[in-house]
Amino acid sequence: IGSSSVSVQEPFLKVPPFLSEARFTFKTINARLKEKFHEEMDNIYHRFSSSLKQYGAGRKNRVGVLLVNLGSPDAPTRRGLRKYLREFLSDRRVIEVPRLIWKPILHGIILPFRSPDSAAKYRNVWTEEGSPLISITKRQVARLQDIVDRRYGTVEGGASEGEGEEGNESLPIPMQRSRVLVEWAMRYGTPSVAAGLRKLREEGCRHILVFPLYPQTCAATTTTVFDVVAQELAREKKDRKTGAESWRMFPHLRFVSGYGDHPSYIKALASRVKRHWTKAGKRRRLVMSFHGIPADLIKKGDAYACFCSKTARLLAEELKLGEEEFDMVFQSRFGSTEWLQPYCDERLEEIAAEGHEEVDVICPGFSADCLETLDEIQREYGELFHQAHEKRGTTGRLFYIKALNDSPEGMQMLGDIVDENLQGWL
Ligand SMILES: C=CC1=C(C)c2cc3[nH]c(cc4nc(cc5[nH]c(cc1n2)c(C)c5CCC(=O)O)C(CCC(=O)O)=C4C)c(C)c3C=C
Ligand SMILES: [Fe+2]
Repeated sequence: IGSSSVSVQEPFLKVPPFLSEARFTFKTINARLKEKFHEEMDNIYHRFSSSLKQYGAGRKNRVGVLLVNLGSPDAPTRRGLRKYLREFLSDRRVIEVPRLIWKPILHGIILPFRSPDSAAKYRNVWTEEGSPLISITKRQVARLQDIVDRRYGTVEGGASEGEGEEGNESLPIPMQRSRVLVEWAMRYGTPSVAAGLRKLREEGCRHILVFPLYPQTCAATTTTVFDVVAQELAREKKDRKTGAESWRMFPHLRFVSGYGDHPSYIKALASRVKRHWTKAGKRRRLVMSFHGIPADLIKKGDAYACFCSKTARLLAEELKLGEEEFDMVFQSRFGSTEWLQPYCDERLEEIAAEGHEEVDVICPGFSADCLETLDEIQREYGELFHQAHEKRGTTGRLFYIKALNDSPEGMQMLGDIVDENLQGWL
């Protein structure tokens, strides 16, 4: 087919030139109007909505992940402990005793007498970076940020001023920001959950995943984190201390409520144990110790003990341990009421009496090493086991297997759970 045979088809209905021009003009006016409208809206927003800055206006939508753990005192001192214990033990999710009875006990007995004792215990584990729980959480956040950056990349958003080339200092430079931003907060002490949520809001995170780092859910762990999330989001007035606006624009919100039976968690724990066995040899007994809660809370409907049993059973299965090769026990008793049993210290004494000279202990209820694992289990119960043997004229040794902390297997697990919970958001 030669080019000469190609003819341009005339339209059946020809638009008269004045109409086509009018259409062009209309289109232009329309576009201009739209542009003007958006400009105006921007102006209106900027002029009248002081809260817009909070939502990261003008930046691409980002996803925030807030890792939350229990929290530590600011310093291992009597004063530091008083402040920390007052906040912690005033939480109705932790102490379910009527306020009228509890307040005089807390202020008259617990705070004056427990604070110096607890401060001494904290000093045993305190490091140059502060409390182990806090420093490990910070490392977990940094590593998780690397993981999500590799998986989800960055977005261009906001601009930094004055960092341009020489002579161009005032030119704004577009900044690359993580698409998924990881922040951290502590349920008691600092930084608070409210501060963490506000930080994510200011960074333009319209989607927020709250991830309490408690493998087993109960009122005193995950539920109380939800309480403070809800309190912050439901706040109707400006925060008096910081001036933070209320949450008029509600974020898309997700919440991890325990992960003690998650396959990645069980795998991570098992690999931690196996690594310990390869390095230090395998003992005939593995004790799995969980933080206890008052026994009567189970009657109130808290399924915490069942969640602990499930973690223990799944870990034993993964490690192919028989019934007689592992124990599930509870530690960190507080007060004089009955807590979940068997108690860790009593069981360790029995194990010594049964003739086991060495024992491995892991704490699958703690995502990071802290006072309860390093001081109570490793130091105090290490000595207790040793002394229980000494009384019998034998030598005993307790091997504490560290928490997952920011280990590669631990971080892989956190990454997997975050991934699962961000489905559909990215
Ligand atoms: C892992 C889950 C936890 C549960 C369940 C829990 C319940 C609970 N705890 C107390 C009292 C205290 N706990 C303390 C320390 C502490 N508790 C957890 C975790 C759980 N608590 C952690 C990770 C820590 C260590 C924090 C750190 O900074 O390293 C303390 C403070 C220390 C002390 O004085 O012993 C108290 C007190 C109660 C009453 C409770 C009830 C359900
Ligand atoms: Fe506790």
